[in-house]
Amino acid sequence: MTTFSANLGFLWADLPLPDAIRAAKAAGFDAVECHWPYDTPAEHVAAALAETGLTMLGLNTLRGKAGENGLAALPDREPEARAEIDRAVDYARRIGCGSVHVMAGFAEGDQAHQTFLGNLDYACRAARPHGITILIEPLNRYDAPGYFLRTSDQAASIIAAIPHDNLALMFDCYHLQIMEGDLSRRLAAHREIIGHVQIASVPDRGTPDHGELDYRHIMAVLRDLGWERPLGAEYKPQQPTDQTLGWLPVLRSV
Ligand SMILES: O=C(O)C(=O)[C@@H](O)CO
Ligand SMILES: [Mg+2]
Repeated sequence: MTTFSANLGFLWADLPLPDAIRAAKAAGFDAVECHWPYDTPAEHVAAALAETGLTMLGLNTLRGKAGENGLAALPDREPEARAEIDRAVDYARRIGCGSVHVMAGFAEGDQAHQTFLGNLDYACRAARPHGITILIEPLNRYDAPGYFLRTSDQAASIIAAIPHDNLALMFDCYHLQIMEGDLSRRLAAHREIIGHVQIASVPDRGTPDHGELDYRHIMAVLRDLGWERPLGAEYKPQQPTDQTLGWLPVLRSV
């Protein structure tokens, strides 16, 4: 049976994070993940996770100044990028969270590529003692124009260049359908380096039961590939989240 993680960056985003965790539990999710939890003391999050029995699967590094979308590929910003990596790994460690998405930022060119490699090497070393995986995620050109990481092949070549086994691809079906399509073959081609899968409808980033992607098919592909971890529901609810969950029992029963 496919299981699902509620992305609390979008779902129940109006609630304090501990209450969002409780809401996800009450709605029947199997796990949670978030974007930027740092305004909430880690012990409050850890307590809500312990109370509900849910695991926080992932969180992001902070994006930087207003208008920025991560720092890790920005030349000459290594001290800040690495401080954010340290902050994220420490927070993840304190709440028992297994992965940290290191956000690349708006950049291009070889210097950005080299900077990203250096910062990812640093992140993998910082995360390893805590059993934490570092994730990198291609984002689509419409939501994040100018973002350094755009395709699954680019992510794969970066992962291949880093000599650590705790670096993986966040395969967000929403972004990669927009950028590349051909998702069944993309999932198979990159199966070995995928660390997490996220879902939402395309193109409107709504509930995963409509739009140009049929997630019943994607779920069958993932099952055939031996994928058994929760899929991250990272969609933007157009109504209060509790009123948008009709898709959950439907996809769960597939
Ligand atoms: O936008 C997404 O997709 C994410 O997963 C975020 O964590 C990064 O913006
Ligand atoms: Mg995503």
